Amino acid sequence: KKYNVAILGATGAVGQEFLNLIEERNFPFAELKLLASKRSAGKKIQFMGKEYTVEEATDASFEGVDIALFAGGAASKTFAPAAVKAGAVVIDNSSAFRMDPEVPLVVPEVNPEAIASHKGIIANPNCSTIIMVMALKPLYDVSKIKRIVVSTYQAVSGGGKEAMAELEEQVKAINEGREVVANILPGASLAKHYQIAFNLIPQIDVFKENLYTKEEMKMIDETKKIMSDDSLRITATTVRVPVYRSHAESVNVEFEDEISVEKAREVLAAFPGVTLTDNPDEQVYPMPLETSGKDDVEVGRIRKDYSIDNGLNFWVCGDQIRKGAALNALQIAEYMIEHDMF
Ligand SMILES: O=C(O)C/C=C/c1cccc(C(=O)O)c1C(=O)O
Repeated sequence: KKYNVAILGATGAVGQEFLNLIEERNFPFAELKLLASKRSAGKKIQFMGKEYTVEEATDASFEGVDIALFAGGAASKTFAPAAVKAGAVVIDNSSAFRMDPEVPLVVPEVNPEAIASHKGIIANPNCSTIIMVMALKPLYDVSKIKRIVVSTYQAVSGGGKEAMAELEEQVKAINEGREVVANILPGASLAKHYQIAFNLIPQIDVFKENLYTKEEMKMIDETKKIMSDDSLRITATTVRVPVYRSHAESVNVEFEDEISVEKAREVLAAFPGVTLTDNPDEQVYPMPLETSGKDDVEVGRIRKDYSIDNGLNFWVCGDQIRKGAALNALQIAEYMIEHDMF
């Protein structure tokens, strides 16, 4: 069976990755509609030997669509109701519906059982959350997690194509002795912008009343929902780093019972979508340059946290645009096809 697919936000980094993955994974599509804002409408995209014209998204765009892949951003809230009304299943990469109790928040390797309760919309978690829970799930299945402390090192790709271009331009300007300009990071709509080249910016998205950023609160709130455990104690610090495409995260976990490093390595290596990259004797550990463009998240630097009972530290890297966004969303659609849920 083939499915009529629409991609909303087809011209951005995540939209482009949807197209790469649909081709690479031979996703069974019949019709393909590329939708974007008025600004991008009319753009021609060559895909699998055919030329597609990007259309401006309207409520009517979703007639006859079976699967609507939303790349993210504000358009999701605008068009999700019309897409659902038209009978499409919306897999949304934005945060618009993630915490809605009626909307499953899904990483297919972690909580696929949540998909069945959807009422037309399935939410794709925040990229940093996806990458972290891919490592947490196999460990949680061995011993219940009590507390998580995570610090992230997030690629500029999370800020979109413009942020990637800004890093590239800043490095060139520095090498050529020109003025360094910052207009995008830590966020285009924020009042102040800072150089990211050779720098670290401890702000991703806006600050909330509790002095955490929205990105940090997403990791905290979304992880509890995905793991179905509101008793989880989590704190997060999310930082923008001068890396192009992969996020990296330092994770400290306190379990109810002790898990040995050997046991942790065993269950992580066996978990689908995770590659164990952990051999200190050979200086082997995950690095963003290595995980970019790959499907799996990579876990390493696994070691006991001797400062608490039943603690482990580990390091996880994953491609933010791939498993952090487009791949996870497409895998949700693939799971639904495999389990005849359309
Ligand atoms: O900046 C990053 O590394 C991740 C950014 C995610 C993001 C950026 C803009 C809007 C959203 C949003 O949909 O809220 C999101 C998200 O949480 O997926």
